[in-house]
Amino acid sequence: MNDTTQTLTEQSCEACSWDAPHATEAEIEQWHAQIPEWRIVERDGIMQLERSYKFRNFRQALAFTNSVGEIAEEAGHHPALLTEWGKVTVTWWSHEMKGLHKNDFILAARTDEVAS
Ligand SMILES: C[C@H](O)[C@H](O)[C@H]1CNC2=NC(N)=NC(=O)C2=N1
Repeated sequence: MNDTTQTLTEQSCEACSWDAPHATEAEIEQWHAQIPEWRIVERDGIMQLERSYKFRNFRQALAFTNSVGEIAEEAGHHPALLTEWGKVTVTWWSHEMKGLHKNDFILAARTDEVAS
């Protein structure tokens, strides 16, 4: 199946490289529509995907943090994670290419699966 029919979570990540193509505006619009709870932010000129999740306490926040860490390790693509009492903020972007790549949308979708 090509990527227009597969959902983001069904697709696999590509290896990160400095010269990988940045997601185009059209791609960002197409993929962001599948994960509308995520906000697109720009920090130091780098576009990023970010979402905060609420939990009942720190232990649950920590467990979620570790689960996201597992999917990151499995994919070889890693987020920034801010773990607080009752809240985790997850930020995805492609470090080497300093921007958004399809990998970031795939892993944001997988992050939502871990949270559910
Ligand atoms: C050597 C290692 O595979 C690379 O540094 C990977 C690790 N995880 C990564 N994660 C993210 N988000 N972006 C990268 O460019 C990246 N590169």
